[in-house]
Amino acid sequence: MSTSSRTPLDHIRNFSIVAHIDHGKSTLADRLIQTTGGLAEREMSEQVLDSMDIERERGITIKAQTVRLHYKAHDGETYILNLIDTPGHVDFAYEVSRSLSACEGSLLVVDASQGVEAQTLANVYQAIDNNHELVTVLNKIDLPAAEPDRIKEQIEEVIGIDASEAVLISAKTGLGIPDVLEAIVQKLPAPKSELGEKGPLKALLVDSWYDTYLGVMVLVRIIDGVLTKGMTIRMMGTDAKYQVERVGVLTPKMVNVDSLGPGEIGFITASIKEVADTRVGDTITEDKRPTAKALPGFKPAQPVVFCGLFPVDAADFEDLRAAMGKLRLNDASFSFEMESSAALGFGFRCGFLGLLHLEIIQERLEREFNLDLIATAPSVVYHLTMTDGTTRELHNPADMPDVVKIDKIEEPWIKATILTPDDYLGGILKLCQDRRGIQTELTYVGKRAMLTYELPLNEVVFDFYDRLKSISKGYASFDYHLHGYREGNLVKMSIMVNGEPVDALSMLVHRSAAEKRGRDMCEKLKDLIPRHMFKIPIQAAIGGNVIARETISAMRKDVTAKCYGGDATRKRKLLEKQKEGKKRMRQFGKVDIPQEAFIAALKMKDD
Ligand SMILES: Nc1nc2c(ncn2[C@@H]2O[C@H](COP(=O)(O)OP(=O)(O)OP(=O)(O)O)[C@@H](O)[C@H]2O)c(=O)[nH]1
Repeated sequence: MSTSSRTPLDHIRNFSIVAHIDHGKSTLADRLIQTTGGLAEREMSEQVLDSMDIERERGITIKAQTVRLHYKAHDGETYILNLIDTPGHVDFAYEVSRSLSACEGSLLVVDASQGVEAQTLANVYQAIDNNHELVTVLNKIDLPAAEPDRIKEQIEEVIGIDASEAVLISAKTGLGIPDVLEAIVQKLPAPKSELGEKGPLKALLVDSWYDTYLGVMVLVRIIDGVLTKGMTIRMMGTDAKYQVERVGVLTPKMVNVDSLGPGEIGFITASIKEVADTRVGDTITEDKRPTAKALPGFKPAQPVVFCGLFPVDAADFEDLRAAMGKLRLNDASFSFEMESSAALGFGFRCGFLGLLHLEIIQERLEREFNLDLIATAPSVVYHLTMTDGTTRELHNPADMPDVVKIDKIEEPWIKATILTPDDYLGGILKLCQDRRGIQTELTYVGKRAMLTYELPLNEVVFDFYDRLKSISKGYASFDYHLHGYREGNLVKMSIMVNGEPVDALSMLVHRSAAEKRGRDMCEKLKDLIPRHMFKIPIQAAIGGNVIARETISAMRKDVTAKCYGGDATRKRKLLEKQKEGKKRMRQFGKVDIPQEAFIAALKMKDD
């Protein structure tokens, strides 16, 4: 495709799709690609979808959803529609906001049988913050449970936007898709460029990913000027220079072009070694004729949650390192560094953008790389002010300095939005209250309650989300964003098994909750750790003070033969291990603790 005659700005529309999970964003995107591709070149559509399937198998669908579509509108003109995909989850809020700032409008997709959910709200407000015009789309109207009129009212009431002209569609059957395309052209604004093609290059780094064949690919949105092949560019945030090797667009197949001009979205490659060298939100300019001012709002992604990941089998350490390196190739926001733990041996301290991010990485390591892992309690990043006035960040409770040297500890707080059917409100209020939450709002959306709470992230990282889902039988939806740091009365609680501290179980807790948490933990460990040939005391302590204690009594001789894990029968244990494969056990001093004990011990009780 040639770009020698540049598409005028008023024939371009850049948009994203905002929706709650499962409301049909991917299905709609596929339909838009299929409909427009199919119209232009019939036989190409199959290939397009095929190439996407391969990408899907490789697990890079996210990137493939950023596409350039050609659409012939009712006015007879052909428009370029650039669909920019946004990550669907709150953990990636900053990436979402950058993607949104690369476009002028959004399709707000709401499931016509479900209505507005917590993520709908969070995402739509972000779009509004980015000055987006919105086209409201009610999806799944093929479902008997669809109530488009009621949902329209709900959207007007809850979000406060006009939904009278909402487009009714079924992404599944294809119904209404042409109306969506027409609405994009009619209702969403064209991009603007102050300095136009002649200005110095100013482009937004929207996203980057690693392609096996092409290396690091960078998705850009041109604001001013022209980005051409062979040009030497500069990343203003990192001050790194690169020569552009390839310029292209995704249709969703990669198509090379000579250049990209104002308002356009495309990708470049430039011998960039790692995704980590590219920062989402950075400004790209031409090295020899730079733009006067970088785009506002650039900030590198900051890990919010940390946890230690250790191989169950110490021999897997190098494999774990290699696997993490591979994942990081495509995910610059995941960080890891080597850590050694007295109890768990060698492993890595890892940083994540949030809980879901942590779960995704952990699951991928276990599933795709076939690793057995022990994860320590997730910890948030605390800000410590020392008595000498210096400040430092604490990522690992095990590294907590001596309390007499600490002046104050600050912890991150979040602002959470929860939408729930009325029936479960009581249970959810109690959950939030138990987790030190401060209620800021309670309103009704039809029969559903909308709650906003301020909560310490420390209380959410354990199993808040699981608890919320179980209390509401899966009906409540939840969304959050970071809301700053506040001082807290926090103490480090250590757990000792048979007199040995188990560093992987130490945690910072609020003083008011310490005793209960300590007691729960000891009780749980008592049930989870198998009996040994001797008595095992389990203690929770703050500093030198034991705040809770349980004892596992010694096992009686006659049952030894049936029991797993007695230390007197090492040889047999080894044989068993070989026979049954890797048992997830860890030895602490003389005591074996099964891995399930770690996970289970970290889940809290709320009753
Ligand atoms: N009946 C019906 N089902 C639909 C329609 N659109 C999507 N679905 C189904 O709804 C489910 C979720 O659709 P997706 O497109 O994966 O939703 P999404 O919002 O992209 O979800 P994530 O990718 O998980 O964020 C899938 O099982 C789809 O087949 C529709 O118009 N009608």
